[in-house]
Amino acid sequence: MQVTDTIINVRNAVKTWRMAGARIAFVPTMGNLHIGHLKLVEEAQKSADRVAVSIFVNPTQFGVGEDFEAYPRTEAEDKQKLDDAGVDLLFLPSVGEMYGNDAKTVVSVKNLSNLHCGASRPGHFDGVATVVCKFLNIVQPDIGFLGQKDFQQLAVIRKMVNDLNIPVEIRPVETVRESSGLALSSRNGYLSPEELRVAPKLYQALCAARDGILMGKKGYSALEDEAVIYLQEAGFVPDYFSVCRVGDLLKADKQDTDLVVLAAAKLGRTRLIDNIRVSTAR
Ligand SMILES: Nc1ncnc2c1ncn2[C@@H]1O[C@H](COP(=O)(O)OP(=O)(O)OP(=O)(O)O)[C@@H](O)[C@H]1O
Ligand SMILES: CC(C)(CO)[C@@H](O)C(=O)[O-]
Ligand code: BAL
Repeated sequence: MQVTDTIINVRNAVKTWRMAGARIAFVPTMGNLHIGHLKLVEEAQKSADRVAVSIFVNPTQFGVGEDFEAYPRTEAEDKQKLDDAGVDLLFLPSVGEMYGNDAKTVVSVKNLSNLHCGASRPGHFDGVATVVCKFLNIVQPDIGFLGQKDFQQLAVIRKMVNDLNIPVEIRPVETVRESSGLALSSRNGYLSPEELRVAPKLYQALCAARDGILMGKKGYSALEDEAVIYLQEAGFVPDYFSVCRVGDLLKADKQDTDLVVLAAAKLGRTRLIDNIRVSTAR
């Protein structure tokens, strides 16, 4: 595996692959890799001849008081995992390499970026869209792989790619879970043993909401309220729990058939997110 921290080296590697006619896939990450990330790599390898991965804890997507400094950085272990997985190129840029010292341009996907996680983390999705746009311009992959665990992020990136005519196909990858149902996430590492016992209840609340939708007995806001109470009683501080339309992530009503239930909740100092898709089409 080639490892580099410079944009020029990435461009040169990609140019060589292109000249050989290779199809190129890209997987952006913030490191502290787990099996969820490796699933993205595996899917990328199935669809491309060459796979590039980035590890970059992007400061512009963290708000004041969030965990940018504390975010787990495990470079040596991550490199080993990616090498073992047969990744071709690892890009590990510094903040200076990505942003220089005078960056003035921000990519902002309006409306979508202010809902849900964007409402609690102002500016977060501008940081995500900007850095992903930059990575796509640096690597110029044929396909980019993103996890469905970060469902709103996936929607923001897809909208950006479409609106800005970026020539890349974005492929979603299903959420990898513990046997308890807990979605794998680097931030699970912040949880205490007691919190780890409670954390799967977030997914259980999503499953209960899905079952409630499919049974069709209650309105969506009643299901949302029940989930919030269930999570509070379990020890979470819920941020949002919302039955949405997949297309624009706005609140769903009974006519909508392609739904996603989105949730975020704090457990101690850890903010967890998860979601579940539901189709009510007959
Ligand atoms: N459990 C998972 N299953 C599938 N993909 C995942 C999973 N967790 C993260 N990903 C995807 O991996 C990519 C990189 O995510 P990131 O490095 O932020 O990991 P993370 O575990 O989500 O970290 P965090 O705890 O900060 O949210 C994203 O596209 C994300 O959706
Ligand atoms: C897409 C991403 C790598 C951008 O920094 C990050 O938000 C993540 O890891 O999900
Ligand atoms: N996986 C999402 C990145 C973030 O929370 O900043």
